[in-house]
Amino acid sequence: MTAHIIDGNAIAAEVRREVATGVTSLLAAGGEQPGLAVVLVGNDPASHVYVANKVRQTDTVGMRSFRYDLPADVSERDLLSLIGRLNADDAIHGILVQFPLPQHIDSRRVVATINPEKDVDGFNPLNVGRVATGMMDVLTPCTPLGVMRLIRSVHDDIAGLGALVIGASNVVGRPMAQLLLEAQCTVSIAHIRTTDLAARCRQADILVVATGVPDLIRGADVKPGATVIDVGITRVDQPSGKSRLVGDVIFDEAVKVAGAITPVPGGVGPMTIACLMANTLSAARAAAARAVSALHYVIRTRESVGLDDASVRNLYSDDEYVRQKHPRSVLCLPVVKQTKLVGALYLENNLTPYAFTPDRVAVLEASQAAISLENTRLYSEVQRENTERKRAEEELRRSDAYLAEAQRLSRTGSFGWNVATGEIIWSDETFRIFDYDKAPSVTVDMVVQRTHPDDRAAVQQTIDRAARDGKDFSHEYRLLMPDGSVRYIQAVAHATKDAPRHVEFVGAVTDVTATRRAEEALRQSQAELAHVTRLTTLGELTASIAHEVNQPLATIVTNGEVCLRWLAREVPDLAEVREALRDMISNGRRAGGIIQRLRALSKRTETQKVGLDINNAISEMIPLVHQEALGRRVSLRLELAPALPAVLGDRVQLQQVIINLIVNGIEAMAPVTDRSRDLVVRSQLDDSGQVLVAVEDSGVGIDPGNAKQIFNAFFTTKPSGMGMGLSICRSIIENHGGKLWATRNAGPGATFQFALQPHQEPRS
Ligand SMILES: Nc1nc2c(c(=O)[nH]1)N[C@@H](CN(C=O)c1ccc(C(=O)N[C@@H](CCC(=O)O)C(=O)O)cc1)CN2
Repeated sequence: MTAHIIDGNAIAAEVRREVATGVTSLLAAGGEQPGLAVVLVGNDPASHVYVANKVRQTDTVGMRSFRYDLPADVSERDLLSLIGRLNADDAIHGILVQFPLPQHIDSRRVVATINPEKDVDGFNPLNVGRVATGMMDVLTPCTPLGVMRLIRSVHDDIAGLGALVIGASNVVGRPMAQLLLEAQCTVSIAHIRTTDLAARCRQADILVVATGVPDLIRGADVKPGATVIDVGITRVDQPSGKSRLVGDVIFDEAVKVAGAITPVPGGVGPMTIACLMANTLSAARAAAARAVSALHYVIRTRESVGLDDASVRNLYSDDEYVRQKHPRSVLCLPVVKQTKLVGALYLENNLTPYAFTPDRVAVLEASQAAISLENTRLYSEVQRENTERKRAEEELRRSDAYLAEAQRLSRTGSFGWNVATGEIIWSDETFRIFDYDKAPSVTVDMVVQRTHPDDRAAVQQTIDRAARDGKDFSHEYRLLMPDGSVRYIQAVAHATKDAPRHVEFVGAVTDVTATRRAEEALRQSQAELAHVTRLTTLGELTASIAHEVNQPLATIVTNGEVCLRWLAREVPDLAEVREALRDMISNGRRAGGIIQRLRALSKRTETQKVGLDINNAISEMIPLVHQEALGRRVSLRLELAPALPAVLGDRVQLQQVIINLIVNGIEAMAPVTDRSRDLVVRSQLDDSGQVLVAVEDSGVGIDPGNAKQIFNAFFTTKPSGMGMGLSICRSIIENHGGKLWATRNAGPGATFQFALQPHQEPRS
């Protein structure tokens, strides 16, 4: 009688069919497609074949396979890091690292790293321990699992049978013994060093041989009728040069004694991969079971879960909550905001199934969608506002920078002053102008302190008035800087009122020091030039003036001689002498007056404006030009209006203008031979109340082509003239706030005239 040959290939196919069905049910129950990751390190040819088979069978049963081929020299760290990533990947339910691994990799560390829940090889110490403690609903090593299935194919019940496992490896022998023990066999473990191995074998109802030693067990070692499972697979070379697979049992002998026996190949081997498929399905189911909570499922997948009748067994039946509360209808929806899951909406009804009709679900989903849309709109609005705000801030920052630069360049700072609160804000440039370190608060006192002592009272007055009246103000004053230098400041401010007593000033302070210094320098130059031109004019008049002085001196001398003669008479004529002496004094005074005026004109003095009688100023100049006019046969006439108001002016400067206009007039008449040479100096009050002085001649007049240039500096029609006279006259008059101009007469000649405001005496 020969033994029943257990067909591993057929049973493995059966297992695969069962797995495929299980996968379909899992998917139908809302579970995820099981995924198996197979990691192959190196180039072992047999391992390549096994891995290829594993991948192929995984796909065949409807599961997903993920294959990772690593080089033989991959570091243990990289391998462990890959396992870490696979552990974390929800799409992968089973992880398998093909053995053997290269020497440099610690296999124990590798199996220990695999997540026990994904350890479809069952090699992780936690799973090994669970099996050893009789926990059978855990992942169990594939080969022993396959062996048990083969045994069960020939035994309905093996409880009480004697089982001998030869080989104590972690992969087969030890877990094999645990499974047989769990099936209530009387289990012994032997190995190749066991002394009475044959005798022990002969007692075993079930003999599992897993030593890797070909032909270790002979037919005589087998208990008649026993079930022999040959796990060993060794490729041995044949004398023909070919190789063949052999097991640990001499099949041809044992098949004659045993009740049932597995062949090699075609026995245990195929079961290993089939059980790997079964383990992967178990792992996926366990994962689904862990996610049995509808809430967890929704959170993980962001998909809605609806249970029309939760009392009917479903994917979530094992959920602790469902088991305790027995809801009839359940609806759970994800709450998503900006593509992020922010929560879940869980609704249940404990009274009736089908409580959540598709209409109601649609409304809820629509509300959720509406909320999401609204959130999206709000979010994009906030984004847009943020972008706009950032752009506005950037523009503001840039414009602030431009303003600061412009303030620096123009030396103009800005300020704000809230009168009620006393708060003052200065720009950086204002701090620079006042030479204070930047400070969070500014006070009026800081302004007053920095003001030049001579200007302080006026500045304080301006500030007080501004605070009281709340009106715009403009004030120029000086600062006395810490280094003793003086700065000229022009402050202007505009008042804004948003309530009767709430006045705020916005203003600017400009450092006008450079301008004031330039103006001063210009004034100095003009004064010097005026002085030079004055001397030049007087120089031109030297002969006439000398004659004018000489005349009274000659008269004095003549009178002196006459006096001497009258005194030398026997009876001196004292009355005549007295008369002559009076005449001498008068002439002496006349000459002295001319000299005095000459000295005044030739002196270089600072401008001194006083209230003066313009007629008097004109009259004083006549003696200086009188002789010149006579010499040039010019009739000089004065038409001075009486009782003119005084003008505010510098006597010397105004007399310079008068003498200049007279000399110009005399010179303009030099070429005139066909008519009288008349020069009239006139003063009057014009219609607008201004004091007008006009010098009218009957000379050659003004060439229309030159009319616009005659007051320009360096313009002259005289061959030896410097061309500064009229230009300086105009600037003198303008410095007095007046106006100088020239007109052509209706008849021959021209009239040069200037107008000055009458002097208002300050009220005491
Ligand atoms: N990580 C693992 N590595 C290895 C295991 C394992 O279970 N997990 N077992 C063996 C190799 N192995 C599966 O990986 C395996 C061995 C043999 C067979 C098989 O079908 N054998 C056939 C003969 C095949 C042939 O012609 O070579 C048979 O016995 O009929 C499948 C899988 C070591 N590594």
